[in-house]
Amino acid sequence: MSQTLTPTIERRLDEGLARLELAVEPAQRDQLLALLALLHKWNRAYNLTAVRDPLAMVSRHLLDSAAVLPWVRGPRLLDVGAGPGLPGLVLAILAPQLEVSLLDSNGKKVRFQRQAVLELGLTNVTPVQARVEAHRDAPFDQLISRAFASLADFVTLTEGLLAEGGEWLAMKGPAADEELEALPPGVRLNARHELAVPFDESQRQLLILQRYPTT
Ligand SMILES: C[S@@+](CC[C@H](N)C(=O)[O-])C[C@H]1O[C@@H](n2cnc3c(N)ncnc32)[C@H](O)[C@@H]1O
Repeated sequence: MSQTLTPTIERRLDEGLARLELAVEPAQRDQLLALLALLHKWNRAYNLTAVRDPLAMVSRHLLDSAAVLPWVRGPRLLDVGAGPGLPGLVLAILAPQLEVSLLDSNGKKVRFQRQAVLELGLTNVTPVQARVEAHRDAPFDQLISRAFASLADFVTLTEGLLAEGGEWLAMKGPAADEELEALPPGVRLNARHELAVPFDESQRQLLILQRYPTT
């Protein structure tokens, strides 16, 4: 077991998952802890995230990502601008039935994603190094992003990657109203969910966007 993982960190993860009412198997808990240890280890050299303290990573990364699980149905999910695999890796661990692609243009981040997939033994994750505007793939049922771009850019850059009837899931802070006003025609807000992220005081929300017919 990694030196990163103290009993305090493990307790915080357990309590956080319980507060989110997520039933997690011991093997999935081990994978979440292994991801945390790997993030902490690689962060020193690769600068993957500004959050340096592993205890803070539990809420800011693991629990924040896990909080959107009730709205993730996949089965094909693309995490756009996934960085070190957030939220995509956490969702892939918690919902093994998902087929998750992690997209990022940054080589170091995708190298980390590949290492995490290998070390955690994940068979439902595909890391991809590409700029989203150049990426072509079969359509995805859901596209998710956290801290990637404005809503308008997220939607415009990924329009061709979303299946008919699919959804954009945007994880945002409290101030998204102006961004919603700038949505392109033919796309609307379908649902907004406040996210109660354990041990995190900041306001978080999930915005679910869909296409609608304009004629
Ligand atoms: C602020 S980070 C967020 C990472 C992760 N989603 C998180 O919440 O920790 C934004 C990521 O988007 C990636 N990115 C920015 N523009 C991109 C583009 N056009 N195509 C693919 N990835 C892009 C960056 O390399 C970076 O890793």
